[in-house]
Amino acid sequence: MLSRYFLGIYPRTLNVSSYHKKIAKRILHLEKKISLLSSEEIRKRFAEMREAIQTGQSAEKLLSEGFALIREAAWRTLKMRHYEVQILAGLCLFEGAFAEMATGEGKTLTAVLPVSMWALHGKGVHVHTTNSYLAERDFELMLPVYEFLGLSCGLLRQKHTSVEKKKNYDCDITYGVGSGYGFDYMRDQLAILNSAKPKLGKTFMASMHGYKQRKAFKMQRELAFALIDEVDSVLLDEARSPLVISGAQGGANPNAHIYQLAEKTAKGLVEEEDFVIDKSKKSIDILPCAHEKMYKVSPPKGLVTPWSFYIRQALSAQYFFRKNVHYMVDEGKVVIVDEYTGRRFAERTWRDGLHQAIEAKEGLVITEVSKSAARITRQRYFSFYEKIAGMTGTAQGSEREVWKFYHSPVMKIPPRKPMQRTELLDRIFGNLEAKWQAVEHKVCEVHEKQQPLLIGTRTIENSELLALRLQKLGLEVQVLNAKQDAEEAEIIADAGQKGKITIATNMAGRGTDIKLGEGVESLGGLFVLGTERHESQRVDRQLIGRCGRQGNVGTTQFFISFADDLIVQHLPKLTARFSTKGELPSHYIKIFTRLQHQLDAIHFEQRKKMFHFDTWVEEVLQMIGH
Ligand SMILES: Nc1ncnc2c1ncn2[C@@H]1O[C@H](COP(=O)(O)OP(=O)(O)OP(=O)(O)O)[C@@H](O)[C@H]1O
Repeated sequence: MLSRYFLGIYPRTLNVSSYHKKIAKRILHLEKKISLLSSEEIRKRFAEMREAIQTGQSAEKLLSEGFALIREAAWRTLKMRHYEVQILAGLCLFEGAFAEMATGEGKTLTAVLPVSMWALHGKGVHVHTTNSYLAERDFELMLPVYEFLGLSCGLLRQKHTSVEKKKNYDCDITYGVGSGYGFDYMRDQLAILNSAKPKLGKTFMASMHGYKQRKAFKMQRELAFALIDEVDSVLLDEARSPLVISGAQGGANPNAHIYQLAEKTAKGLVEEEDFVIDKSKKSIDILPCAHEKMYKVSPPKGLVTPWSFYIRQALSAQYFFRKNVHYMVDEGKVVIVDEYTGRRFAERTWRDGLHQAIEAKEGLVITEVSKSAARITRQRYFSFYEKIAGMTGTAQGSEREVWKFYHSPVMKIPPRKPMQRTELLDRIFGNLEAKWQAVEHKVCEVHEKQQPLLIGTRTIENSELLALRLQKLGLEVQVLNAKQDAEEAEIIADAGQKGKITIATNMAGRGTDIKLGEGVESLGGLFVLGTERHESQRVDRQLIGRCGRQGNVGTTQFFISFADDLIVQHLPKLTARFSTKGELPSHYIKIFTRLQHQLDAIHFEQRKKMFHFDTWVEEVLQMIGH
């Protein structure tokens, strides 16, 4: 099977093999025998397996029995027994494949199978999730199974000290946010580097002696196994930017006045007359005729960075970065909002003075520019693991990339029950007002029969705008965006109840399990209404995947317009052309899908370049002996 890959032939997605099906049947068959064992006997047998694997027996040989024991443990603790398709997915994951399981098929429970089996090696297993809400939820849900089997399991929290983190890393299994593992890896590397620094005032030999005795404090052990949930988000969407650790930062910036002056000067410049902008490339060209206006203000003397650079950043802050879209202001600070997940990017800042330019635009205290102390791409970080596997509902179209960077095949896992979701054709409008009016109309129509609605918006701004419009119509709505992240669990728990209207940014995308309330199934299940298409089709599919889970009924429909950000940014001519039009025929959707494909290809190129650059830097450092 894999030889096809080596020959350079990339099949779209592989189906599970008859070999996998045979083992799955054997595991199902073992249920009868294992259900007769007492809990103590199960634990004992699992401990014997641990001993056997750690003394050299191959885990593959114990796979069927191991999976059957884990399955029984899940049943006794959670009253959930892995279905056959979940066992198949577990087998693929155990081998290090990427499993594509439709949204709602139960990836959280499936993960327990390969994770527990890997944990028997005693080297530590890292479970990567896309955000802290899911890390905590999955950890709490699955902890009883691990405890039942005698495995230790820890959760990494952002506020943990390095000692607390180490304790969790020393567990058999560790749950945490994907990027957190990469940051901790870099922190460990910095600690090793710092401990190797000769101390001032000592002779070189004396300080090296000190170094030998002073072993660096490392949080992580050797990287062994990683299971990545929502693998396409981590390895594809987020992988476009490297993980960067900033040096000491946080104080007030002594050069604040420069950013404030640049902001004021930039405001005096006129688009097309003094500068031209390219929204799709996010670039700004300052024209020579702007020179006089730029220097009229007499910029501060002795600047290391050219004055025009500050002006360009101030213009970028004004034209490309919008409050409640790209960032929000919280307690006097600019907080970046992740466009893929709709969540806060805590502790992260934009580089090269852009963050300060945005602070100046918002009239906030200007913070110090952070200097990067360490940097790594996700692709490189994952290459340090002995084995990685991943799960997602939306890997389609990325098989080639997954193979290129991670040498893992994508395996398609069939759904347990036939899909019962109805996906209605998109409704397309020329301008925003026409779109919002149609959305209001549809919401009223669906709400009238008490069917619960989940309305997806791309930005915080739009979630608030729509909430206001619906409230004016006398409808009660609940909003979930980065501003309400503390109440997330309650909002989601409520969203599937009769008559509920929930407006959410991408936060209610990946991983969110909306349980249907009583009587909702007969009303048609959850109605998911999208109000914009995202740059990546995979993000759209994640929103769609909030309904029609586990064979439930559900309906989805998108209401989009030529004035949506996606088109304004990349095809602005079309925005102008259709601005006076109301509803358009549905075949116009081709324009949107073609654009999404093109953007996917561009993003792939960006990731490839970044990966090659990273590899090149590493090679140079090795050559010069670092
Ligand atoms: N074997 C099982 N028995 C009973 N219920 C199950 C089983 N597996 C999963 N479920 C239920 O199915 C629902 C969906 O599970 P889960 O949220 O893990 O799906 P998912 O595949 O991760 O979805 P998404 O792709 O949206 O992240 C949950 O309510 C879960 O409790």
